[in-house]
Amino acid sequence: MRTLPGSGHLIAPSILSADLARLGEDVDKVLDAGADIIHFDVMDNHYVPNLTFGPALCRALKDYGVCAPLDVHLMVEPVDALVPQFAEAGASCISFHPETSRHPHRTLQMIHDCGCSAGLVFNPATTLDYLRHVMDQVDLVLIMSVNPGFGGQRFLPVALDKLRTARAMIDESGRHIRLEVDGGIKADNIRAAAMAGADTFVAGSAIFGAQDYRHVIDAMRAELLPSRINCSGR
Ligand SMILES: O=C(CO)[C@@H](O)[C@H](O)COP(=O)(O)O
Repeated sequence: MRTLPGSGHLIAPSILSADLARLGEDVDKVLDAGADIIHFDVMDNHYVPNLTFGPALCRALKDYGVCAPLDVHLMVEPVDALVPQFAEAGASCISFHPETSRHPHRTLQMIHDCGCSAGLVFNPATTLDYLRHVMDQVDLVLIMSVNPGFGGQRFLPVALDKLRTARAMIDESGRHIRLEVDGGIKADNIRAAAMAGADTFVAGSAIFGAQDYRHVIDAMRAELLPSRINCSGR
């Protein structure tokens, strides 16, 4: 099965804010600057009010030579038909919002059957109750710290409580499940997200909007040093 790196903090630049006219080069550049995985936002102008990328672009990045894991975040409804297409196109992890599937358990199973890791995504107003019923099927939990649809929005502090709750649920399950946060993440709030339990950090505008990607990623990693994070229970 294709997986995300197993341990440590992961920085996941979102290509939503990349230079789309030179995407392959920009992805190489951000990986050279120290990014761990690439976050790939798929929007359908139906579930969210924006339209982005399909499986062909995912395949194009792989064909271009991108070896880093592709972390595909589906913001589409209905979701099932796209799962095999993104798996075929080279996705490592495929995440979706539970309310976009009639049968989230079946969709998670389908993602695994396609050879990918599976993630479940929670909007600021989506209950984590879904998670209780599919904990054994999930490899990643993604907490949205903005409403999905656009890059460059402000981090919603309400996400911190949700991260703490999700972290407690994951720890209680005893399974290795990544806890990702996405939306408005910058060097000045990444530590708060980590202290609330996140271990995987999506950042679009903060990284791709900077002149020097390495400088931003290094600044984020400096905030994630164990000496800076004092989170009981982690
Ligand atoms: O999924 C989304 C938005 O829906 C995110 O992945 C954004 O692309 C993150 O961008 P920034 O908030 O970091 O600019």
